[in-house]
Amino acid sequence: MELSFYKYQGTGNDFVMIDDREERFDQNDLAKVQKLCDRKFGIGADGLILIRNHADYDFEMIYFNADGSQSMCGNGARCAVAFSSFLGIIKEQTHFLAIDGPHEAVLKGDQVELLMGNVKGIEESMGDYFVHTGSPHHIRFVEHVRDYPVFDQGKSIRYDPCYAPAGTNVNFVEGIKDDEVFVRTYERGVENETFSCGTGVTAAALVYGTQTNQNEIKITTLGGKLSVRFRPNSSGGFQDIWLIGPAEQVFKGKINI
Ligand SMILES: N[C@H](CCC[C@H](N)C(=O)O)C(=O)O
Repeated sequence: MELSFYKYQGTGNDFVMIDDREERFDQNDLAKVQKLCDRKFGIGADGLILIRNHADYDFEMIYFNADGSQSMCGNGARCAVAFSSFLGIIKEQTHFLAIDGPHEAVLKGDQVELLMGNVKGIEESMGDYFVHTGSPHHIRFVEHVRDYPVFDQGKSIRYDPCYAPAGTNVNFVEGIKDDEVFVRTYERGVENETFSCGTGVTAAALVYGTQTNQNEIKITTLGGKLSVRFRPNSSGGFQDIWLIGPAEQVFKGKINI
């Protein structure tokens, strides 16, 4: 079967995007998802996103990590907004559905501003921090993060028994200024470091901003720059959390699969 697809990237986190409003893609065929995301035998991507119609929202995004597992993907959601605008499904504003619930987003040129779900709070974990921002994130502060052994240390924490069986994503964060950090991420479901992780930089920004008393954090990742602004709530959690950054269509293609 010939499949048309588009390739998008959001700060180096890259995705196969499929307009599946006719619901022809079998979302239970995880081997197909894995093949399409395979960087040697398929298109190659950190994840795959289906755009589908939904009675109550402008669209629904169904996200798969490269291994076929599902979770909320912040960079993928930003790319889904840009793709839906390209398809003519939306204009600049949207209200769409993802696995963790409804989201609003605003498209401003090549930047997408995404409203994340509320966050219950920050937990202590293994001497570090844990925050769930639609997907689970372990946050460790380190020095010289550019030289840090992200793959080995990230994999070890991701598979630590304390996170079994679901596991977690792992973010290594270096403070640059009170309102600026550098973040590198080992991603569950990709089982490797990715060039950026939207839900991950959101988690890092919430922890760091709480420590430095800032509610707007600039984030540099290997793949580019993002920013996160948020409001603490009265019960130790966070709301009005906006993840802002670029989303780009890189190419389109057809593949027989
Ligand atoms: N790997 C993550 C999902 C994708 C997160 C990341 N790509 C993002 O931009 O949020 C997980 O399994 O929880």
